Amino acid sequence: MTPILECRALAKVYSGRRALAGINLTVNRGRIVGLLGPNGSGKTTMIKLASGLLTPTSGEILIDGKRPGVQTKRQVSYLPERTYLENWMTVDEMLHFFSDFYDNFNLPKAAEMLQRLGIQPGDRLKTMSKGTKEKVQLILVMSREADLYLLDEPIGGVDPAARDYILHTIISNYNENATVLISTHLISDVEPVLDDVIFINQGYIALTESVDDIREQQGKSVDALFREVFRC
Ligand SMILES: Nc1ncnc2c1ncn2[C@@H]1O[C@H](COP(=O)(O)OP(=O)(O)OP(=O)(O)O)[C@@H](O)[C@H]1O
Repeated sequence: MTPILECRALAKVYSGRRALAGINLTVNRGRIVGLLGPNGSGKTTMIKLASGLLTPTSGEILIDGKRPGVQTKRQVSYLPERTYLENWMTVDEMLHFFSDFYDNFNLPKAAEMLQRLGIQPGDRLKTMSKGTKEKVQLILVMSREADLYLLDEPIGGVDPAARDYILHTIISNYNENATVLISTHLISDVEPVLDDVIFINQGYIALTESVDDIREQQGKSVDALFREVFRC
């Protein structure tokens, strides 16, 4: 089966600064994958390339065997690092915006998850706390029936008690053939839901491994391994 995401000698250079240095990578279907690396290692760049917001300087990135474009936009659901939703919008308006924009948006599922978190249809984005805004956006993005979810720092502002709920209920509550790629610095929080990890450093892939193999073969948590590999 064609992998959901593949990078072949993928490089990205921003006006002389190399962000990705010709990486080769395969991400399979049905996995929750942590994209982990220090600041400036190339995580956001890779996610933007996969979502089609950026184009490679050389090499290629393929979604289900295709270059990012009109066809793959339907298959990919992307949560950017910074919001693109308008502050004046209410929850109800955002739900209808997504529903109009994406034919694979599951409105009843999104409405139910929002209700369970006590977020009301009339609440406006601008009156919400940072963590609540993140919850709303994550629910919207995860409520599309996509093949690949790209989540760039999805829970940085969410309090620790809500993080577990979000990880287990929202992120794990998706179509089991879909893949979720999560970029985060909150490694110990996300570790329980991850199947695989990709360590990235200065534009190079430092490691790709399943979480089970790291635990069994190295006898460590992903968080401990990350601290060891990237110690300053
Ligand atoms: N628009 C840009 N113009 C120039 N350089 C950029 C641009 N965006 C990113 N970079 C550089 O590319 C490199 C990779 O950045 P990127 O944002 O992909 O890293 P990251 O791993 O997501 O970092 P963080 O964990 O801090 O969010 C960094 O050196 C960064 O300074």
